[in-house]
Amino acid sequence: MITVGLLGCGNIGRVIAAGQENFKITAVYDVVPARVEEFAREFDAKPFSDFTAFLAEPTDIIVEAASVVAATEHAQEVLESGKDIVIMSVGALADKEFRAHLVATARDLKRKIHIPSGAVMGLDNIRIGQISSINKFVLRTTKNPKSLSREATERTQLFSGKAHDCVRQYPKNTNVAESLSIACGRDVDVELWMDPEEDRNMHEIFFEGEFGEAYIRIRNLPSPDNPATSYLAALSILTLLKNLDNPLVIGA
Ligand SMILES: NC(=O)C1=CN([C@@H]2O[C@H](COP(=O)(O)OP(=O)(O)OC[C@H]3O[C@@H](n4cnc5c(N)ncnc54)[C@H](OP(=O)(O)O)[C@@H]3O)[C@@H](O)[C@H]2O)C=CC1
Ligand SMILES: O=C([O-])CC(=O)C(=O)O
Repeated sequence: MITVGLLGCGNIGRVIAAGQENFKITAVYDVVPARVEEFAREFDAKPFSDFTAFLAEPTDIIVEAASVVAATEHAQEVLESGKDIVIMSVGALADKEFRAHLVATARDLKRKIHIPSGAVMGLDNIRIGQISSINKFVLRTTKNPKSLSREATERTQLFSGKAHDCVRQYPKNTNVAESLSIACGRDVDVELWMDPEEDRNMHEIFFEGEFGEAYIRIRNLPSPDNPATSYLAALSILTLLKNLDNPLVIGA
């Protein structure tokens, strides 16, 4: 049985906990002490309000499902403690120096940094961007204003530019932009729209290169507990955890 330390007892944390089978969340940590206690009681885990004590608890892997700030603050010490990490708040890796340092630490200590597919599809073969030429890569994300904690009466563009700037400005909504950038090996172009007529979290990917061209459109249902986060993102990390001990590895 794989033992998991969960950093972040929110929406995604709850979906993971409800789906435990071949892994067990044994330790939990969050900035909100009451949330940790309640979560620990409900899912039979040990609650922690101190991160150092949480990390010292024997677990095989730490799953970050909290925030870009949490991933930035804690990923390095998780690896240095000798544990693998799953990073959901991928926006933390938009800082290239930070990412390079993290990857170097993982390589030195023979540890893994897992990045779930999250709220998009296609990360597997988008990795061909690392070995063959790409002429165009655009992510167009459209969400209901509520998912962005805003109000609007008409379709409005909030951002146009590079992924690393977008996720810096919208860290709760555009982690996928950084995942796509890491997968294809370049800082992708991003458009972020809010649309009061759209009730889904929609991600459209336009990808052209030596291989040909692709258009992927994902129309995600928002999570009931957090409309900023697509339910697919929670299912994705749960699938990753269920496959950690599977010798059959599928995808590029
Ligand atoms: N990679 C991807 O494709 C996707 C990534 N995400 C990201 O996944 C993460 C989790 O999402 P979700 O579960 O919906 O978010 P929630 O806000 O529902 O849950 C996150 C929990 O972590 C807590 N938290 C925040 N910062 C810290 C910190 N520094 N230390 C400890 N606990 C902290 C939050 O507390 P509080 O409420 O006080 O902030 C909250 O309890 C988010 O960063 C989200 O943006 C989401 C969708 C797709
Ligand atoms: O869940 C989504 O649709 C995307 C998201 O919030 C993110 O990438 O941070």
